[in-house]
Amino acid sequence: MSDWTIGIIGGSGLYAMDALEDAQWISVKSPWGEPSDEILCGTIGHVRVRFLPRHGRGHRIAPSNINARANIDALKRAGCTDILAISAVGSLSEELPPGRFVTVDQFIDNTKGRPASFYGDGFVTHVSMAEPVCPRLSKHALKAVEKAGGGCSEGATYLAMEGPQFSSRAESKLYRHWGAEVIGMTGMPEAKLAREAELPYALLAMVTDYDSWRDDAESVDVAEIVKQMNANAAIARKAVEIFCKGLPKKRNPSPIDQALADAVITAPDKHDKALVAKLDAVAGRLLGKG
Ligand SMILES: CSC[C@H]1O[C@H](OP(=O)(O)O)[C@H](O)[C@@H]1O
Ligand SMILES: Nc1ncnc2[nH]cnc12
Repeated sequence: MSDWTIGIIGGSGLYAMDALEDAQWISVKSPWGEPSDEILCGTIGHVRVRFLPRHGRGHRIAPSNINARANIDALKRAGCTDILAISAVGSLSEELPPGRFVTVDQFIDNTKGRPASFYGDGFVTHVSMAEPVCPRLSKHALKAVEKAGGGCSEGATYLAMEGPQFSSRAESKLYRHWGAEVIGMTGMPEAKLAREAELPYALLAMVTDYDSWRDDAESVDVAEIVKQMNANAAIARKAVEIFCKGLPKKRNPSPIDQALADAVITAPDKHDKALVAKLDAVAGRLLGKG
């Protein structure tokens, strides 16, 4: 085995992974509540893999109710060094037609009221989100999609909306004006929480529809999305396999492994002990528990 442990967060249409060897669903307890499901633990080539379906098997959990804190904490407890997340997205750009993949490199967080941080009173922490994804993982994911036979564009701004309803035509057009290129309901706060847990994170987006900004076209619906998701799922699965098998044996450190360095501002004598106890995994390196 190499020293990579890759967490795969499966989005809509991706609820299990056949490519894992010696695979076993394992329950991981988190002080942040219930993760979306058990974690499928196994290996692909020389890489340990921990697969978590974001909506749970059978797509039980609505986007607003995904416990992203528990999911990221559980993946960290399961030993993950890095996370590759997969998401179905609507396109806000003519250049990103349904069927295309794209690596997300920026986010606009328009979600409302989701718990978006592990930290707070008694352990106030401010990490940088200027560059929200890991470029090393993103580049590797793009190449893996191409090797799997898919078309993949490099870099898109992802608008995270609350949902569960799709956007109105006016909202869809507004998000385009904001510079967003794809839209989904789950990328945030997931990406923020991965950064707070010092986990390099990349988001591979699968374009399923054109959202609702094109005046002369039908508006988006779930049937269209599911059809496109099913058409893309095989490439996404193959890409994950190629992604893992193509990683170098040695994992060089990433600056994101130390994202919490200088991020905690609360004086040590003012730490909230109950909160610190819950941070044993996500801030384990900083707290000397890693
Ligand atoms: C099934 S359509 C809307 C649904 O699909 C996306 O999920 P995910 O990001 O987990 O692939 C979107 O964010 C919505 O949750
Ligand atoms: N158009 C869309 N809006 C929000 N989430 C989506 N997921 C897939 N397509 C979407």
